[in-house]
Amino acid sequence: MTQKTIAFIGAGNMSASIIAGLVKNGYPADNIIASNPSTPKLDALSAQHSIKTTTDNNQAIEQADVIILSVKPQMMAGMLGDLSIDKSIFSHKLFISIAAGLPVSRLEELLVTPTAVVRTMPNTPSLLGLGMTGLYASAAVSAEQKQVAEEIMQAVGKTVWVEEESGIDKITALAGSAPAYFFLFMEGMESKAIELGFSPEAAREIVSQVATGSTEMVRQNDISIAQLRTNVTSKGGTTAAALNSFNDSNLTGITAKAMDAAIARAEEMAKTI
Ligand SMILES: NC(=O)C1=CN([C@@H]2O[C@H](COP(=O)(O)OP(=O)(O)OC[C@H]3O[C@@H](n4cnc5c(N)ncnc54)[C@H](O)[C@@H]3O)[C@@H](O)[C@H]2O)C=CC1
Ligand SMILES: O=C(O)[C@@H]1CCC=N1
Repeated sequence: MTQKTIAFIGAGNMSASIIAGLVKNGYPADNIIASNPSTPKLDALSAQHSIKTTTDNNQAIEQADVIILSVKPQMMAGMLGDLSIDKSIFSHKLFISIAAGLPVSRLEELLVTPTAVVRTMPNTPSLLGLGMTGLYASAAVSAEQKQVAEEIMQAVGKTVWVEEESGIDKITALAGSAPAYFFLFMEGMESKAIELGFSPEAAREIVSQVATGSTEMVRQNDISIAQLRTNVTSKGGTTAAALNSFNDSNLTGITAKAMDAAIARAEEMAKTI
């Protein structure tokens, strides 16, 4: 794998997840630098992973071959506008954006110099090496740069390239935002378990074990997810009663509607940032 120096601009949740995944996968900590305006997050990253840190984005970008733009989408224009380094050096570097809803064309405009930009959409399970990242490269990105971006994201999980940039918004709904859907469902089960009299610890443990077991059954079998569900569901039994209740509330429709809302929000953000 590439041993390029990677700078994370913005040391928040998603950067912390990718950094942890990279270091866990053996990426040299000396080749990772994180930049953030305040120090507590930097101190935690440096203590946990022995990476380099700075509060100066210019310094981080100057040192790096690959720059991962990890600030909130609404902060990107301000952050890039505040840079005081000579932007002509950007043409020798690879920029990877993880920002939701921010089109490559807007990033290119903000970077001023013609620059290779790969737009990606990772998710927080990257922390455990279980990430799922969508990638999109504009025409300006070389095959070698595509490989570098892919290798970095593959160090923290699985990757999928999308041909059209709109595919990134779809991956956002399907993977970037999706851990939160599962957490919401698990939270619902956890609170019901507590209401039923289980201790908070037991409720968490049970929900976690059921989720892990169910996920592993999907991963370790070629059986369709629908068939796995059917295998649990005895005719006239308890599961059927629960699933009928979900179906009465149109859970499948609710899920599709929620994913459409995520895509619509990404498209809306693209118009305003
Ligand atoms: N959290 C998630 O699950 C995912 C987030 N993303 C994207 O990742 C990006 C970051 O999101 P999070 O990590 O969740 O946000 P966050 O708020 O945890 O992290 C953003 C960090 O940027 C820092 N920051 C603000 N202004 C800055 C500046 N001028 N220079 C350098 N750093 C600055 C903040 O202090 C903060 O530490 C967003 O663009 C989001 O769309 C993408 C996929 C998943
Ligand atoms: O909620 C968001 O906008 C970001 C993008 C995907 C996950 N978090």
